[in-house]
Amino acid sequence: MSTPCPRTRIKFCGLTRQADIAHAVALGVDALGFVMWPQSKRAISVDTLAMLAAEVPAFVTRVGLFVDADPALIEQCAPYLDLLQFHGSEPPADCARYNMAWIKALRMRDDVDLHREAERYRAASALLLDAYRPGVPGGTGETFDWSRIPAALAKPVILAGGLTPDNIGHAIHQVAPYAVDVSGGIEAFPGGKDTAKMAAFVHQVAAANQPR
Ligand SMILES: O=C(O)c1ccccc1NCC(=O)[C@H](O)[C@H](O)COP(=O)(O)O
Repeated sequence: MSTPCPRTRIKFCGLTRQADIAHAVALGVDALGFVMWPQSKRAISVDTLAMLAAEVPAFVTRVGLFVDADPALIEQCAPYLDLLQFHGSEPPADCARYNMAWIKALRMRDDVDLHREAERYRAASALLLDAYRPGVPGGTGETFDWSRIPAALAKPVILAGGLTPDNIGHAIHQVAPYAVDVSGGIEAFPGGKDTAKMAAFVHQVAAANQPR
């Protein structure tokens, strides 16, 4: 029996509504991201996180997104999360202090050294590579030059930044990431996911995972 092609895992990010969670779960999405950075148009409160997290069934990962957050906020959110995602300048020790699995977002500045960062954040479960826009820690809706990603990094790569149903197939064929992460590309408006775009994105990932 031939070895099955590895399946690209999918994270939908910036969830704010129960209906969007139900649709994502029905589509088989692997992880759901909740933005806890107050300046984001997709930000939710801890109370909303608690409510939304209760809607997420087993085997779907609940990811909390933080940007140089007060540890008290992370401690408040932790009971409702399975994974922490750090988008600021958090040193590894600060990421690891919560005794939870975590991933580190690396924004693709021109001078980023991915091998050095992968070594620095070697305790992370994965590295999320995202577009870089000064002053905007995430959710830019912009892609970056995927050819800048080394063929082999010391950590699983989650590709993010400007992904859409129209470009995700090309991204998977070019990068072969462990997982992909999308927010703006499946939205009708910030924080409001579009069911047709969500379904199209998942369909295009599945198509890209088919043997060629
Ligand atoms: O989504 C946000 O508004 C956001 C704000 C601050 C930090 C992180 C944020 N999102 C984190 C993500 O993982 C996004 O999915 C990722 O940046 C890709 O966003 P997009 O380019 O809109 O697909």
